[in-house]
Amino acid sequence: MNIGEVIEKLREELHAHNYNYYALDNPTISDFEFDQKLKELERLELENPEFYDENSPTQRVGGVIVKNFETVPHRYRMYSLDNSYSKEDLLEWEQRIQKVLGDVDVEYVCELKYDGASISITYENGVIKQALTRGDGFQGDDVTHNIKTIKSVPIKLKGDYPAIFEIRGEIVLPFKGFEQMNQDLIEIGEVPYSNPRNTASGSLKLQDSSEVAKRPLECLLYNVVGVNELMESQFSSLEKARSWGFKVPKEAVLVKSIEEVFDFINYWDAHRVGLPYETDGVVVKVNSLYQQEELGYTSKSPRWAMAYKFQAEQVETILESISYQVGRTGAITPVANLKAVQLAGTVVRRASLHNADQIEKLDIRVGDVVYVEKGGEIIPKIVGVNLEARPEDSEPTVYIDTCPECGTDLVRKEGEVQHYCPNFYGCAPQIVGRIQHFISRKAMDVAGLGEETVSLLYQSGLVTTYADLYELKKEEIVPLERMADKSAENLINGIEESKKIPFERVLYALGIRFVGETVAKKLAFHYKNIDALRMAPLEDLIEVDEIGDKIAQSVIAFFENEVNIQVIERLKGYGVQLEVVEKEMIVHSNTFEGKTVVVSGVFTTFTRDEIKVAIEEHGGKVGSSISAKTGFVVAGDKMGPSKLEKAQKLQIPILDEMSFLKMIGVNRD
Ligand SMILES: NC(=O)c1ccc[n+]([C@@H]2O[C@H](COP(=O)([O-])OP(=O)(O)OC[C@H]3O[C@@H](n4cnc5c(N)ncnc54)[C@H](O)[C@@H]3O)[C@@H](O)[C@H]2O)c1
Ligand SMILES: [Zn+2]
Repeated sequence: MNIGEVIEKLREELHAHNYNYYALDNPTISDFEFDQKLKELERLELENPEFYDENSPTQRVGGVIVKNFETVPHRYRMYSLDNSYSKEDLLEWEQRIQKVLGDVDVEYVCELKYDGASISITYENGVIKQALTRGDGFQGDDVTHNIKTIKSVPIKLKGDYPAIFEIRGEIVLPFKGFEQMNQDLIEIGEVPYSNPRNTASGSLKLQDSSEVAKRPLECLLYNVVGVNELMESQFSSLEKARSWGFKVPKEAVLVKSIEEVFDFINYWDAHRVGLPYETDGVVVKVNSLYQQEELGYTSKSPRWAMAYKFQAEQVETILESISYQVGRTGAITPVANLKAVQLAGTVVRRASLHNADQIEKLDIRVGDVVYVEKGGEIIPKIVGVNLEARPEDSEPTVYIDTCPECGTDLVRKEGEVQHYCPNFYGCAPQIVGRIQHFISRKAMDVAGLGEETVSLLYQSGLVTTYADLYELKKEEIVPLERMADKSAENLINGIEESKKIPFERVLYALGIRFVGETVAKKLAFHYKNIDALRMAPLEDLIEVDEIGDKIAQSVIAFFENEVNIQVIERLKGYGVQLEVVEKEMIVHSNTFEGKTVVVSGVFTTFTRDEIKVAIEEHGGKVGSSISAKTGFVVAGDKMGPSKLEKAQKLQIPILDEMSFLKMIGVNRD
């Protein structure tokens, strides 16, 4: 593999983990491993800048948008956090901060890092207005109805709250409530939930708010947004939010040095087991909002905050059996079934084993006493075997050589770690997985059709390819389990609507191996229609920007397959978009087109965030730091001296508030 392929492979792997984590609430590797892989990708991208991709997991918040909720753009972007597992990392972070801010005193707020699902809630005139999930950071799901059922979310505020603002925090499930829920499930013979974080996140995605209301969720808040001018520091904003009636954790402290940050970390590393909620670390934030502004953001996280993650906890238990799961692409994942054991506050029954190599490397055998570890992660992993406790009659694990779902002989390609079931068209989880991918949000985005319904449709023999969706009739669907007249109608309408989805997304939806969203776009715009793409020879394909040998081979293999061709011909017949429709672009104002604009300082008529929104509405891009590429600087009061100097040195035009407003045609006296 060349370096470009290594990078692409790592990206795909991380995209898949993000999906498992955020969409399915079912991660298959530990957070620690995920973070290691992400750091590795970051390093490779830094060393090979020619492979930069704005869609890389290093550049984007990992969340997803869930179907069945209204998608709403965030007024202010929601970011992730940089994280570290060592105190050295924190010291380096402090140095980076001091370098930007100059030789000034920096105060920090230390907060606990709660493990749940992030939420952003808007209040207008003291009344809850809207609650959005983080989604991909730019837009989220409107889960207002669900959030309103949570008792610790105030419906009406008290005190001197601002007329309009957003507040952000974490929806968590306290251990006690979680255990009660599981107790109830066990009593009715159901499978208990695996941990509080997944359950909290999954709860927000429930369609039925009355179900959400039954769950003992809580909302912890830690960030007021959109009213910078009323606040001067993170710590004081926490106090204010508390006075308005929000549940703001009391553990947060204000400290004056990084040494005191370490004291906080040490204390909570030892005492967090006593907390009512799951925590996976500490978040350290620069206290002054003015300094925060100076530090700004990377494409993914604030430079003024850093998460410090706690180290993992370990226990011993018995490996009772190994089972094997088959994914959409046919990839086989082994799973360890463990004797139930308490670990970091939750009951652990399963652990991931990744692949045959991993099992062989650790010589993991059924009946072994294994060490299981759980850090910030959800699915724990086996990190070793207690060989002294190994039973005498123990036998080495023989990895399966046929598919557990369809019995086909498995294959393992040169250089790949995973085994695959090659029975593409006959293996149930692959068939269902492909259709689920086809209807997913970034693909055909079929409203009214979810993953479970796809399984149901398959089991009832109604669909075996995604083309079959377009033949579905209402009468066929209504008799299905949990289907009503209305939902069947919605499903049919959703499928009909999907015929408007543009070609590049249809191409992605087809599920050609290695053809992700970006590659699908490149191919769609290059070839303009499916027939041209289908006819393209290898030499031609690899000429397309970003298309390498591996992707080209996979495209060719896809179109060489008769079944695929038939399916595509059918899609064409139903009116699915299989060619690019050129449309005219509507531009509201192009005042800042092609320009990156940096905002700094304090403003009087607009908040800083409103100015940033306005820049984008007028065609510009908001930049976080001044460079030779900066088009304008919009400067309010108290612009940082280092920024000012830099802008002057590079001769970048500086706009004051009034001139900026004039440029975008706003008169505000
Ligand atoms: N295991 C997997 O497959 C997998 C996949 C994707 C992500 N992950 C894990 O998820 C994490 C990345 O997710 P992320 O982008 O949400 O980042 P993150 O969870 O590390 O940090 C950002 C989030 O922390 C939360 N948070 C909790 N307390 C906070 C506080 N006091 N102040 C500010 N924010 C606070 C917020 O919701 C915020 O969105 C990583 O730890 C990663 O390992 C794991
Ligand atoms: Zn199979």
